[in-house]
Parts: sequence; structure tokens; C-alpha cells
Amino acid sequence: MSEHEPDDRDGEDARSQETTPQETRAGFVALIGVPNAGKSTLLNALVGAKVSIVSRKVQTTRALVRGIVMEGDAQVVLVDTPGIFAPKRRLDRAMVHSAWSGAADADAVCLLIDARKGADDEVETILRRLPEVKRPKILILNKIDLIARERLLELVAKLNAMVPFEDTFLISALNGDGVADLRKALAARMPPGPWLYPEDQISDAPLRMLAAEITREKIYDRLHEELPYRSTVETDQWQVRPDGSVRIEQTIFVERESQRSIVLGKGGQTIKAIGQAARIEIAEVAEAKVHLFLHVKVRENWADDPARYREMGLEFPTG
Ligand SMILES: Nc1nc2c(ncn2[C@@H]2O[C@H](COP(=O)(O)OP(=O)(O)OP(=O)(O)O)[C@@H](O)[C@H]2O)c(=O)[nH]1
Repeated sequence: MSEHEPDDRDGEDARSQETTPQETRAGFVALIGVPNAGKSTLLNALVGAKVSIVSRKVQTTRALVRGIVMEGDAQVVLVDTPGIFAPKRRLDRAMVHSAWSGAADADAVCLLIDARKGADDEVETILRRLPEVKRPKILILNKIDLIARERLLELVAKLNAMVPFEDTFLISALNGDGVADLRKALAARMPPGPWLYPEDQISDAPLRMLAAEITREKIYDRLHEELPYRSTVETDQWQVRPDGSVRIEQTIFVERESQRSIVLGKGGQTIKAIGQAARIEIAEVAEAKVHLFLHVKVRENWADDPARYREMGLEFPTG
């Protein structure tokens, strides 16, 4: 275990101008935490802008991209694995398994804990299952501004005795203490590879992905028996018009022509219903009038095509 004390250095804009694709690194970090641990606050502090715009209540995805951090040559995609703890509703319970497998695919798994609360029952539920995830695990104790140092160190020792964390960070997401160090450490853990998102798309990436997720959810609502996990949705275009409305183009990828017919439905009825339901919900999160255009394309083995992961944001590469 190594410990990282917060320091006063702020995260200077380390974006390199000379970055070439060969030098870049990119990967996923799963952020786990019970409600109120400070996940949203930390996401915003790490990303440096307000990007965790919405917290979706419906949990139909394995992992939801919540923010993208640029640090030097590295791109860190922060994902949330909803429903990972204390599932209450039936739907939540069904999601727990896949939420854990989402964490299992990440390059690092961060457990965020409210240091003031320590290891309460909810946290213990997570700690018990965490060893199942065979990925590097990082402990982040948040809200250190609210707790005496002695108690903090006791807690660090206790938690590390329960789970072998590779790293422990002590932070205050609210005032920024320790956040720059955490950001650098996460960036350093990313494997070499091209960025998953083009730099100029980062600002609206969460919205684009959320919109894709919404459409995917509407497909799932209607067609889950016919198309179990056999489709993905990408947002190809997100264009804000002068009147403030947004023109969105999305492509639904399926694997076979027969699936395309199912998604379209008789006389295009199914896709129309999917589009209407998705448009209403996307307009709510985008806080704008939305014009939604859906295309259905057959692409065999889309699940093996790395380019698809970029816009998916919904599921990790399954290798
Ligand atoms: N004092 C202090 N308060 C914090 C810190 N981080 C977060 N908070 C507060 O804790 C509360 C919960 O923070 P959120 O970021 O909304 O927590 P969350 O984990 O995203 O919660 P959910 O959205 O329910 O999952 C808010 O009132 C934050 O202002 C911190 O470092 N110090």
C-alpha cells in the first residue's frame, strides 16, 4: 500500500500539444461508492467541469460513462457501475451481476468512501465482494476535511486489512485536496493505446452517450426478447441549431438483416415508437427541443470492432 497525502499543487493543464497517437494512453476507471459518498462531486473535480449532468435512475447498463479526464497523454474514462450495492428492486438485483462484470473489465476500480462514515453496512457489502474483481483496486477516502487525522489513519489501516488495495488516496472532493494527485495516478495506470474519444468531442460526450443509452433502453423496452444484447447505438451527430434545438443522428447497429427488420417493425412502426420515446427523454436531459433521426445498420461482429466502443459507453469491450 502506498499513501498519497493531498498537496497544494493544483492540476495544471498538462495537455500536451505534441501528442501523437503512438504516445497516447487510454482506459476505463470504474468508480464505486454508496450514495452520498461524494461520487458526483469527485467526478466533477476530476474532470474539471460539470459533466456528470444527470444521474439516471433506471439501471439497464453495465457501465455508464460519467466523465472523461485528460491528463497529459492519457485519457481516463470514468464509468459508474450502477446498482452495484444493496439492490432493492428486482430490476436492481438483476443488474448487480452485470454491474460487477463492468467493474471486472475496467483498468482500475476505485472505491470511494465517506471517511466520516467509515465502513458501515453498505460499504461492507461492497468490501466483501470487491476481492472478486480481479482488477487493480484503489481506495479513496473522501471528505477528509471533516475528520480528524488520527481516525483517518485508523480507517486506512482497517480498510486495507480487509481488501488489498494497491493505492490509497485521501481527498476532499469538495475543496479539491488530493484530487490532482489522484488524477495523475489514474492517468499513469492507463494502458498505451489511442484515445477513446476525440479531444474536441469531450465536452458533449456524456450527453451523446447518454442519448445513445436512452435509445438503447427504448429498444430494450420493446424488443428485449427478440434482441437480447444484440444491438448497440451510437450518436453520430449532435448539432445545436441557431434556435437552440438539437439535431441528433443515431445509428443502431445490429448483427443480422433479420434483426434489422425486427427493429424497423411493420411499416417502420417499431423504430418510430422507439424514436418517439427516446426523443422525449433525450429532450429532457438535453434541456432542449430535439430532432432525432435513427438509422439501422447491419454490421456483423460489431461487438469485436474496437471503433464501436468509442460511442458505446455502455458496455466495456468484452475481449
Ligand atoms: N465536506 C465535504 N462534503 C463533501 C465532499 N464531497 C462531497 N461532499 C458532499 O456530500 C454530499 C454528497 O455528495 P455527492 O457528490 O452528491 O454524492 P454522490 O456519491 O454522488 O451521491 P449519489 O448521487 O446519491 O450517488 C454533497 O452534499 C456534497 O457536497 C467533501 O470532500 N467534503
